[in-house]
Amino acid sequence: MVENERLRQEMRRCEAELQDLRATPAASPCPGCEHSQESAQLRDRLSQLQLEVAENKGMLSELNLEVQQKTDRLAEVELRLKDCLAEKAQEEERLSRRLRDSHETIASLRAQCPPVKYVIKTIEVESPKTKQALSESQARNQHLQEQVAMQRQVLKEMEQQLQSSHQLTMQLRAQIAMYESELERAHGQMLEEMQSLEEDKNRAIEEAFARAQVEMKAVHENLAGVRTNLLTLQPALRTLTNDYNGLKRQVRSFPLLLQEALRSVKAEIGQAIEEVNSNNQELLRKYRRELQLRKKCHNELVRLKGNIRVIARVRPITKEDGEGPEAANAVTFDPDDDSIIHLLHKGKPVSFELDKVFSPRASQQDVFQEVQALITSCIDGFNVCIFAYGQTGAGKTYTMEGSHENPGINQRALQLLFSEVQEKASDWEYSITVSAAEIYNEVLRDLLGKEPQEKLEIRLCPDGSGQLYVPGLTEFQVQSVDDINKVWARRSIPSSLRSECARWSWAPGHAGQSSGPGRARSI
Ligand SMILES: Nc1ncnc2c1ncn2[C@@H]1O[C@H](COP(=O)(O)OP(=O)(O)OP(=O)(O)O)[C@@H](O)[C@H]1O
Repeated sequence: MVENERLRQEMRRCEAELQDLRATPAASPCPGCEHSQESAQLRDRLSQLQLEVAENKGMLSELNLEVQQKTDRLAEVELRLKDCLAEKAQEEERLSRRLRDSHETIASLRAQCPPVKYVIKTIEVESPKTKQALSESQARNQHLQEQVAMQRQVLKEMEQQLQSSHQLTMQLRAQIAMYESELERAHGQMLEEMQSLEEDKNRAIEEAFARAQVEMKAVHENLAGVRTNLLTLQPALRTLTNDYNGLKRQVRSFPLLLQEALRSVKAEIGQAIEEVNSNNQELLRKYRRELQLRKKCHNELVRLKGNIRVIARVRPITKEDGEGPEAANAVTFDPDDDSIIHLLHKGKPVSFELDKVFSPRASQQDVFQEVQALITSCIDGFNVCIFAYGQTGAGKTYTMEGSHENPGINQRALQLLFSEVQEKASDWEYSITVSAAEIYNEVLRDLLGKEPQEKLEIRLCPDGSGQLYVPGLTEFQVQSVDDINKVWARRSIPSSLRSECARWSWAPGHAGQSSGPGRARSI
């Protein structure tokens, strides 16, 4: 019990220390730092230890309850034993009293009845008086004999009663002995149980105590580390506090500074806006002048190069052209003038002067470079049409469409168009639409429409601009070259139509170009 008390005191001390430790990390002056995390871990560990202590406490209280119950049961049994002993003492007292009474009664009876002596005398009755005395004596004798028999009977009964009392006493004694042995056994069992419970309790307390000690040691070590860290952190904290105070002062004066800065910034911004506005005005003026210049240049270009420019491209000789010098000399060029082409027509030389002549060595890029300026004109709002014309196998498809690896004018023009639009996207909004129409034998058809066989009409724009338009012509809004290619891929245009008479046209906000029927590729 003394040991238990000591362990309890030790436990209480541990708990008090745990409480102290729990209170200590809350005063951490540097939240969010590494030591705070360590403190938080320690706090967690402490709460775990507290949980364990609470569990052990629960176990201890359970054991105490059990011991209490056993003690109560023992007290009850002792009480019952005491009652039995008192009962037994009373019964013994009563029996001994009765025995004493019986002895006294017997003694008094013995004292009352002197031994009767029978004296037989032969008396001669001589007189009636004597006879009467004799009969009285006989009656008295008779009465005394009856009394003796009765007393004997009583004595016998008393003896029987005494015997039964003895037997009862023996039985009671045996019962008491049995009770006593049972009580002793219960007491022994109780003591054993109490001892084992005491041992269990002691063991649990010792284990909990040992665990708590180990944990406490670790906590102490950690706490020592934290304290050391706190000590080292204190100078840093002081510096931080100073900084914080400085910052607080700055923050207090910040609204004033901010207002001042805002005022000056507003003034600067106002000035900058004014400058930008004047710059914008200047730029707008320059732009308009530039636009005029560009138009003028275009007009000049058109004037110089002609509104309609004809360019010849001679493809390399193929098997179909035949072999030998005749095939090789069918077309010749002027090395000094790239606008002259010489042909042999029925054996006679014929010369043509065009805007430009490309030899078979000219690449797709060379050809495109020649018409590239027209794409810029198109973006600037001029209507432009490029188409290829020539006999079968002359190279129209090759020049206009080309291959995937080596694209022709169409794809290059579209790529240039979109890249130019992309460049100007910050200042301009462009809307590019694609439509395709075919004029064949004076009949106009929508190649991208749902009903390609439906006949359409060409009309003059009602705005008086002199532009032509085709009411009901299907248009697709596109954002990239891929979109245009997808439009072509999606539509069910007969390949013959697509290869013979496809026309693509675009302009910001305009659609619809036309050309005459024939073997042509146009854009
Ligand atoms: N400049 C060139 N360089 C190399 N090959 C060329 C050139 N021009 C045309 N060809 C080749 O000549 C052949 C005929 O060209 P293409 O199909 O473009 O003729 P086309 O005028 O479109 O014919 P058609 O009117 O019959 O469709 C093709 O195999 C093509 O690759």
